[in-house]
Amino acid sequence: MKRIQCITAGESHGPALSVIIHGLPAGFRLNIDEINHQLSRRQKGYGRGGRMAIEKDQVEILSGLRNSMTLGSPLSCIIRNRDFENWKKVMDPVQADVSEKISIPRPGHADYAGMLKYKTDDLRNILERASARETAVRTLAGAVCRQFLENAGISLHSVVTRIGPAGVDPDDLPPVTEWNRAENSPVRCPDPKTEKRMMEVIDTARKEGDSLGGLFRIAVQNLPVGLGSHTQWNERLTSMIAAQILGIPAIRGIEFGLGFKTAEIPGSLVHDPFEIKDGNIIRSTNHSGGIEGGMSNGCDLIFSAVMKPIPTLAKPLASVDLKTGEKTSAHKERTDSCAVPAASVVAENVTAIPLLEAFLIKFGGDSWDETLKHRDASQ
Ligand SMILES: Cc1cc2nc3c(=O)[nH]c(=O)nc-3n(C[C@H](O)[C@H](O)[C@H](O)COP(=O)(O)O)c2cc1C
Ligand SMILES: C=C(O[C@@H]1CC(C(=O)O)=C[C@@H](OP(=O)(O)O)[C@H]1O)C(=O)O
Repeated sequence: MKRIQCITAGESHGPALSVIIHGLPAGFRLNIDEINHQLSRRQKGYGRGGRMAIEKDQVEILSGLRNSMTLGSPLSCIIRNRDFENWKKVMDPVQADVSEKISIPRPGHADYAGMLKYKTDDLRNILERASARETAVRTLAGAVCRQFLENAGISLHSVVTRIGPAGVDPDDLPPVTEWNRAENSPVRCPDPKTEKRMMEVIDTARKEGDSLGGLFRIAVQNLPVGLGSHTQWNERLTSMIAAQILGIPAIRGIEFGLGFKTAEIPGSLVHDPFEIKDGNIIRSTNHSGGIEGGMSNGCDLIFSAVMKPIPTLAKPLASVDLKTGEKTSAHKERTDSCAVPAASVVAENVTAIPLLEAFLIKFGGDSWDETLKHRDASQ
């Protein structure tokens, strides 16, 4: 069974981030500008800190591509960290100055557990890789997989539905076909009133040295029926997608369709009845979010995820210096106050990785033409 393997590497302030994607079909023309467009969407968003003004993420492809066509061999790519120039002294992979150690863990970050687990007295050794900077190359991998899906007529969309106390009820969201309104919104919210409120609550949090999390919603349209499988737990489309989404730092939960609300409502109001219209079987509702039994069922794939507030606080929480054992305030570096809009773009793109994988598992093929022929033959 063909699977897509995707492995990333890179420290946040090291020379570069890298990703290897293996399992892509041969003979597909990749659009490099389109990859860079997705990388630039991820860098935007109200509430980000100073780092995004330094970086201008651009993909460099090292292998797996010839004259823009995929070869079927591993696609390896890098994104250089412009900020490395400012951190070379402490982050050079061969000759860094490691004399100044950081020993005060930030509650909510990887610092404390990472230091104990990897037996280091310098939490820079943990925070550099725990940083969500990694999501730049995972977005890159998603942007590559997404191009195959779009070529097959499948489209991916995202909107932010809540930031801290400011939220829009999912029932009040415009239809997915109108979600592109959110592209012009600094918080990626399609509702102007909620957008204004979201920006206000981010401003307040920032002023108070605090941070905010929130919710975003992803929609995928035009998926063929039968991606994923009920026959094995890790082939369920739900589990394949959840693994990618929960792999985004600070994401604490995912719900498909009506999600956690289904706990409160009887089955008669949860499940989507079948109907016949003009000879076709249709659903009048899509509470399942487009997946039943771990398989896409022909409705839009809809899910939401929750992001916790950013752990590094300008007004730091209480912590303990692990070197001296004394009470103090958590380590503080430049930080975002809210990154929910960025996380929604990451999620939108990385969703393409398991979806392309499920597409290739179902239709097979070593070249993209062959995959599409198999798809057409199965319809
Ligand atoms: C796009 C994005 C940007 C983030 N920016 C920051 C940041 O500036 N400061 C910070 O402390 N955490 C930031 N985070 C969250 C941390 O990376 C994350 O909370 C940390 O790695 C601990 O992992 P966990 O929250 O999954 O437990 C960001 C997350 C995402 C997705
Ligand atoms: C670099 C990115 O996000 C970073 C994620 C992050 C963290 O701790 O997760 C901390 C911040 O890094 P820095 O200390 O360099 O400002 C964010 O800017 C990015 O999204 O590309």
